[in-house]
Amino acid sequence: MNNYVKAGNLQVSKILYDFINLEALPGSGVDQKQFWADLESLVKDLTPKNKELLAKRDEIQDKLDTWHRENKENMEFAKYKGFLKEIGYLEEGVEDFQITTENVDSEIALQAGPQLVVPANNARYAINAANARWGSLYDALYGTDAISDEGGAGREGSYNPLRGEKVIEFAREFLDQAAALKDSSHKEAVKYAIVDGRLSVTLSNGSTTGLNEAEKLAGYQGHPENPTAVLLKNNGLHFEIQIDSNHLIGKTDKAGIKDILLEAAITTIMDCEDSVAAVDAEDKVLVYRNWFGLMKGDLASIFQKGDKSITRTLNPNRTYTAPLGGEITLSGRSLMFVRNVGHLMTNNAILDQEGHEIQEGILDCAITSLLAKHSILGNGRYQNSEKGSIYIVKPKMHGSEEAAFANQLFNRVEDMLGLERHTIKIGVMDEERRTSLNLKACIRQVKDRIAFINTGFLDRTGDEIHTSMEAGSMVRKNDMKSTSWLQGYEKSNVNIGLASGFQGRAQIGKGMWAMPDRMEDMLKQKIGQLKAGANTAWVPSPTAATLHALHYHQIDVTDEQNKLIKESKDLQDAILEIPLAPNISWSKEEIQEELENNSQGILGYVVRWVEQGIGCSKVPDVHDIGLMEDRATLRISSQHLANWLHHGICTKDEVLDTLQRMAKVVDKQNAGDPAYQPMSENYENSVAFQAACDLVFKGYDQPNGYTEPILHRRRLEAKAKFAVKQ
Ligand SMILES: CC(=O)SCCNC(=O)CCNC(=O)[C@H](O)C(C)(C)COP(=O)(O)OP(=O)(O)OC[C@H]1O[C@@H](n2cnc3c(N)ncnc32)[C@H](O)[C@@H]1OP(=O)(O)O
Ligand SMILES: O=CC(=O)O
Ligand SMILES: [Mg+2]
Repeated sequence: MNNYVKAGNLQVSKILYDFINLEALPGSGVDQKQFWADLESLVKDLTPKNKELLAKRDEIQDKLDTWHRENKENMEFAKYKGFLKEIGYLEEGVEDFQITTENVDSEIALQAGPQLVVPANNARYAINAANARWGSLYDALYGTDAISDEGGAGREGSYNPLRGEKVIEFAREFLDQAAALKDSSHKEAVKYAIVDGRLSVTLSNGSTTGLNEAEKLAGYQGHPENPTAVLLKNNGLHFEIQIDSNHLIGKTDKAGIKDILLEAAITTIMDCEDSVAAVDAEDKVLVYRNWFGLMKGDLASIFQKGDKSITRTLNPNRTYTAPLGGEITLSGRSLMFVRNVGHLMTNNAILDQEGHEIQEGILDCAITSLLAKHSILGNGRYQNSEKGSIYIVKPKMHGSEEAAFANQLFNRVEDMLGLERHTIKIGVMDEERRTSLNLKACIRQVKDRIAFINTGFLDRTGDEIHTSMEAGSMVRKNDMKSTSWLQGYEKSNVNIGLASGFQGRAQIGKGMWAMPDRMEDMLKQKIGQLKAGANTAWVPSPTAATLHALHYHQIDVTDEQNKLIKESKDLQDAILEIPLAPNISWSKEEIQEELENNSQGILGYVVRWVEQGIGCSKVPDVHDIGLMEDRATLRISSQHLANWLHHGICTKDEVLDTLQRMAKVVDKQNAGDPAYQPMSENYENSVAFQAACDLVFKGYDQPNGYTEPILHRRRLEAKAKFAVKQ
């Protein structure tokens, strides 16, 4: 239970109050009394507008539902579009403009590369993510299906030399691609040295050669004649050939190479939103304290791995000798964004004058910015942004009025924290239909502080289903990928970003690879996001970041973007195409498969969220492929089931029966977890099972199909139940 303290007219949970007063404010240059007074004014001034924006979302949804009910039988596209304009869903056109964001770090403005996302409440993972700026290519290849098991090259056992050979071959091919040698191949290299500021490579036939493009040599470590590391740079990304002929792997390699270290997660999003379960002050303080540690550079995590106790801290910078002498330093850590929650939720960490929970998005912005200010002031071991900026990702905004509101919030927070205007940069998630359709207008509202747009296609798919719930039955979940709206949306996002001058100033990002164990497939497919013009794209793990980095060596995204600038066209009509199943001809088996797949994903995710407070999980689907599940994927699955129920594709009994059977499957999958409470022992009594039922059976009524209200309520219930049991 929260224990509240008065701060002016606010009631602040004691745990948060103490954290702010004793840890966050000291050294920030912000006076304690003033801070609480300013926070109270911020809440008082901005809450009415926030609520009004939420009410507008509901009004629009009601109008859409009514329109579809009335026009379902003969839907005319021109009439539909006219109606959307009339209700302000499609906003007025916007004159061309260019974004003017200043002080954007080169990792965002100039370097194309992977973007890692990590739940901010998990210190062990969050530190790992920050350190994933650099990743071992050998480990990423050896440890995943990126290298096939064929020919006796399996992963079992301690070290399989056959697999090792395959890894080395792959890595040599990478070197040939990213730093080609004149008239030869790295496969022939037996020695690397630095001679007169250039790379000199001795080949197996005794001759020497150098790089095709000498300027790709960026530095080295060790003695120039016998370097321990050779630093190269291609398409703006660094990588290191690490040499040690005494090392277990190095001694099997004719040039003594023990690894290739890749610059990988150039940027990382520390997520306070869809991958975390934070429902009260205790949870929020954990999230905030980790972010604070990351900003000051002193976050540490001590944990047991196998029989080893590990203390994980942030990596230092990397130093090298420049080719012609002198020292160069590269950051050892990813540049960090923090994802705040959207405009929807409230949190009981602080209550306002009337005793109402305050808007969580307002709280997040004020606190995460205050904590990041310490990094700007140089209060810690490392500085996150060389340019003195704070990077906040704002999710789930609907249309330009909501973007304007975020801008107003950021202005106010800058003022209360004594930060210069536009210190706080914004990353706008393009993940709601009303934002995709009015993206240019949204960007214009934040044009002086925008640092990224990103197609969050998972939430966006959930919103697609919910928005047009009354229009009819949606295609199967896996068929969404090939729908017109999704392709139009992805292209339009890039077009609008490029037309608004994002090149050289801000990221145009693309969405998550949600199959963390399918690295072979990722290597084949995720390159498509670069070809589509994205200079960053989301990955779920450091290993995926390392492998995805290979794509940026193969493709110069600026060239791709330059081609796209010329082809740009208006895709609004494609985005408006509703993904309705053209004719309902699914077999009973197909329907059942869809129900089972959705139910398994929902239950596998929700049970850990509600009962263990884990906001992101790898959950096996019906084909036993581990899928990254977060609140956005939950939104899709629950809305999809709600849509099929609403249109009679399945009955409530069928869905309930499926949920119950899948609960048994999920219980089995979790049997090894001592903290796990089986759902199937008593469905009525299982808070997680009931939460899953609510998400589906009350899915139609959830605001924009969001899962947060039900998850928060049920998590609070489970916490209370657990506390009583104890
Ligand atoms: C739609 C959206 O909003 S997407 C954005 C939200 N999604 C995310 O943030 C996804 C982040 N990813 C994750 O949380 C995890 O990778 C999961 C839940 C998908 C899988 O986690 P697990 O089942 O624990 O993965 P697995 O066992 O394969 O790997 C664990 C190891 O990888 C590391 N790891 C996994 N994911 C991450 C990550 N995102 N960042 C840093 N390290 C990570 C862990 O630190 C751990 O290594 P350690 O033992 O040395 O600490
Ligand atoms: O936040 C990302 C998404 O796909 O949703
Ligand atoms: Mg999202």
